Amino acid sequence: MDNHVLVTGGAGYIGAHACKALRRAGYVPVTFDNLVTGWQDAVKFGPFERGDLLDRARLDEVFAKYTPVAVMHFAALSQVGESMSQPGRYWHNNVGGSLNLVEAAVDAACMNFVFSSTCATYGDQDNVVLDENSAQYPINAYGASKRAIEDILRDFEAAHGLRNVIFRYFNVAGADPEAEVGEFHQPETHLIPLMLDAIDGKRDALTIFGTDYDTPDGTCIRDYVHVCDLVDAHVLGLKWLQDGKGSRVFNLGTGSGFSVREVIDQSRAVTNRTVPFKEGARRAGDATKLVSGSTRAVAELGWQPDRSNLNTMIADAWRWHQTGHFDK
Ligand SMILES: NC(=O)c1ccc[n+]([C@@H]2O[C@H](COP(=O)([O-])OP(=O)(O)OC[C@H]3O[C@@H](n4cnc5c(N)ncnc54)[C@H](O)[C@@H]3O)[C@@H](O)[C@H]2O)c1
Ligand SMILES: O=c1ccn([C@@H]2O[C@H](COP(=O)(O)OP(=O)(O)O[C@H]3O[C@H](CO)[C@H](O)[C@H](O)[C@H]3O)[C@@H](O)[C@H]2O)c(=O)[nH]1
Repeated sequence: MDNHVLVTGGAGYIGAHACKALRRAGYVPVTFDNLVTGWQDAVKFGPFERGDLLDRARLDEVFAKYTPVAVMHFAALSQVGESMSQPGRYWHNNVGGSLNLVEAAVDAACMNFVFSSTCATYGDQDNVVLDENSAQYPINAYGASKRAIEDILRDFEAAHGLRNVIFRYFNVAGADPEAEVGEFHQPETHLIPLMLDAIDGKRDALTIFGTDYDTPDGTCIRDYVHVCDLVDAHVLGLKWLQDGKGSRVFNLGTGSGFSVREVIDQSRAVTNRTVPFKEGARRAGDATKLVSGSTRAVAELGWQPDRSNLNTMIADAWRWHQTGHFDK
């Protein structure tokens, strides 16, 4: 077979959706994951190779076994709050692990690399339109680790010709509409799944982290993108590289921002249930407003984020929430 794609983090939320999209597009996704936050049950669309990015010998073994045409690199620790209290873990795992991975890819002559970066690399820039040329001033260790990996990729392209597509995600939400896979983080820190848990009594009331931000209703604003649209962009990014096009950075967001209170209101409308919530203090590391100001992915990749409206994202997340879960 010549169409294997090595998917690091394929047992996690976004990686599992990417595996489904890759399979549908005719690739064979090979999940490489140590299950630190992922789930073996989520690996449904191709082979599973358990391993840690920090284990270079294990990476070499897997590259040799499959000779993948590309790497899609999702594996990371990704909790903003935790990165503020345990920065060392983030630098070791995310940066150290990614460095091992790019070295292994180059040594295996696997020269197409698609990377999960984040709008957290932009930091908290009020009143600045965030496009791919915006300055990157991360305000938390998670964002800093992702910016460092972007730098590694630029150096490896210059020195070794490892071509890359870097996607800077805004807030990923929703689930596979067929509910084969979905969001299942333990512990969960993301707004929408926590809200759905509060709605059906699986946990206490949602706490709004800060109501004194400089926004119309005082709560933080985010740009939510449907996970299925997001992974479709990755397949387009892979084809971009396979077509011989050059390395490129793409924001993945819709350009529309919603406040925490607006997400609560929409969840009430979608589920037809009360959302129990209380107002609390700000969370360390949170930016006031993160909204994409770019249409590059639409213009250049032909990306069509059709499911990325708040109503569909919450409805798909709610369907998964009521039926799905994973085990190790
Ligand atoms: N969820 C979001 O809103 C969001 C936003 C921006 C960027 N991202 C990025 O997208 C990627 C995927 O996020 P997610 O929400 O699916 O997270 P997730 O925690 O569900 O998935 C990450 C996966 O990586 C694996 N992993 C972590 N470290 C590893 C290591 N050293 N070796 C092998 N496997 C390892 C975990 O076990 C897990 O399965 C991450 O890189 C994250 O930074 C996510
Ligand atoms: O219980 C909660 C959880 C979240 N929020 C708020 O809801 C918004 C969204 O929070 P999430 O935790 O769902 O998402 P983040 O914006 O913190 O994080 C996401 O975007 C980041 C970029 O800032 C990273 O990329 C990260 O991986 C990704 O999950 C934030 O204003 C947050 O303060 C609450 O009010 N209460």
